[in-house]
Amino acid sequence: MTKLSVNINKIATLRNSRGGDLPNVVQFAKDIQRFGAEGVTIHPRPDERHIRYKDAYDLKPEVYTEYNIEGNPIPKFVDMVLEIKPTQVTLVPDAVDAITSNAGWDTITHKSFLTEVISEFKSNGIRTSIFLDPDLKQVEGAKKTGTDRIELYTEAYAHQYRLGNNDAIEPYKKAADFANSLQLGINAGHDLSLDNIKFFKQNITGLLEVSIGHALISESLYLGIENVVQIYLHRLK
Ligand SMILES: CC(=O)[C@@H](O)[C@H](O)COP(=O)(O)O
Ligand SMILES: NCC(=O)COP(=O)(O)O
Repeated sequence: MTKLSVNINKIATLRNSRGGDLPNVVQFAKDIQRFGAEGVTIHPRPDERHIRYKDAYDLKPEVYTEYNIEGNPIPKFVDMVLEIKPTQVTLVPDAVDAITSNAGWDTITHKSFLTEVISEFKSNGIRTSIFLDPDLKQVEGAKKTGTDRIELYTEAYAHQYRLGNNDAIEPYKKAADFANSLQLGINAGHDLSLDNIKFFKQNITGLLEVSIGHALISESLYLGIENVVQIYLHRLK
């Protein structure tokens, strides 16, 4: 079964745009779970451009599905995650000024750092996942860090699929099959959408979770949030 985790960064973007508390991020997280979401994902960035560190704490008591906090494991982020103890932490090698996540980890170069930080999260009962390009060497390197899961970075797939190049799924199929052989859990995310999710799901064996935000919130402007969640859940069956 593939769980749908809704990334609510864009709700915080809208809230921050007027300096008030509308839409309320915590209320949205409660409602999105009521509509069927099987997880809530946030990505508090150091500049707090959307999700603020306070949001991460405020959400903890209200997320009764799976709570996934994503981010670059800088000391402030690590300390916050250890205090909150979400279901899962997803480590992303984002530069501070990145407009969005744009690369997976180099698990070979950063093996010792990742191994140490992953061990700390796991010893605190937090499931770990690391953001990864669909590269077999990086998958092998991820296994050596002790992470529970990898998150396949799906921007390249989404871009090529939009152009009609279905072959873009091939590296992801190979990476997933290899991850499965190493008993690594498989998540996926970035630019997944109603258009590309079914083909991705059909081709990836053992897909445990997708985290979707930008497209899902954008699609909801036309189709309604409850309806969109239900369509994603149907296409993930
Ligand atoms: C790791 C990942 O793909 C998502 O967290 C994505 O980066 C969303 O971040 P923004 O909402 O800041 O674009
Ligand atoms: N990990 C991916 C995520 O949380 C959402 O990415 P996107 O759907 O906003 O591109």
